[in-house]
Amino acid sequence: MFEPNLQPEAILSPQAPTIENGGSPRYVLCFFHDVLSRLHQNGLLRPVGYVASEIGRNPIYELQQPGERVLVVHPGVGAPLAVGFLEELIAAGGQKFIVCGGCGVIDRDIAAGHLVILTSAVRDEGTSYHYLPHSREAFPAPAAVAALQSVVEGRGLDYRLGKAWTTDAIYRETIQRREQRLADGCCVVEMEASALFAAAAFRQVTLGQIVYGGDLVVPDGWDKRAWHERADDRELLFWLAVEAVLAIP
Ligand SMILES: O=P(O)(O)O[C@H]1O[C@H](CO)[C@@H](O)[C@H]1O
Ligand SMILES: O=c1cc[nH]c(=O)[nH]1
Repeated sequence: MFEPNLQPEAILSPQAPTIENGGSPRYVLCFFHDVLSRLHQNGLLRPVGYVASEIGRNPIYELQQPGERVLVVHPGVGAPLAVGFLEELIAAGGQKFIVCGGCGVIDRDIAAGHLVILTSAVRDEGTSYHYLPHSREAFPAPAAVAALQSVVEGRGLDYRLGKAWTTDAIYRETIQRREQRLADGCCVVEMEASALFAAAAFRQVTLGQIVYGGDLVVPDGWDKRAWHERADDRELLFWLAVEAVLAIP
């Protein structure tokens, strides 16, 4: 990493997207485009705005359920894009965020579909260093972790607390690097958590993340474990995230 980049004010500030009836403090950032499309088709998600990048628009959906308003967005893959969108949603009034996604599994004990509530993430990406001083790990908000735990436990679901290895380079998950991250205490690998944690801490908003065990990343080879096809796990995670974001005080 280069020198720290910690001056509070930047030259370019995030602009709030236009959202029908204004923004909301509560957001679910859901990485599962298939779940979002299905819920949209079923009328459970209604588009009320969008965030945009050069790869197109990501709708901001309003969840169609009674009670406090929850907005739902696909945050884009990879730390820079996900943090850019997070910044814009914070600019639009977002204060409480639950992220749900998938991950690779580096600890063989985690079965496909197993739930992991993240309690920290190793910063093997570049984005977080523009938000927090250099350190090995970034942390979610304790209130978000507690909300996730109470929702998952309330449903009687099996889960574990765990540390993620956040990487920028999905095709550079080497045997050596995996060993290092296991020694760091990581059990899963994904591409956004430490950056989202760092940006949320910098902006003083509450953010936590739940993932489910996907493909197996082990020295004897990669096992896809059909991780993108686990429709039930993916939709379950979405609804857990909705409940949890509403449970954050
Ligand atoms: O299912 P999601 O959360 O996207 O998880 C993982 O999958 C993507 C890589 O294919 C990255 O976004 C990584 O974090
Ligand atoms: O970052 C990721 C996500 C899924 N699977 C991986 O191996 N790495």
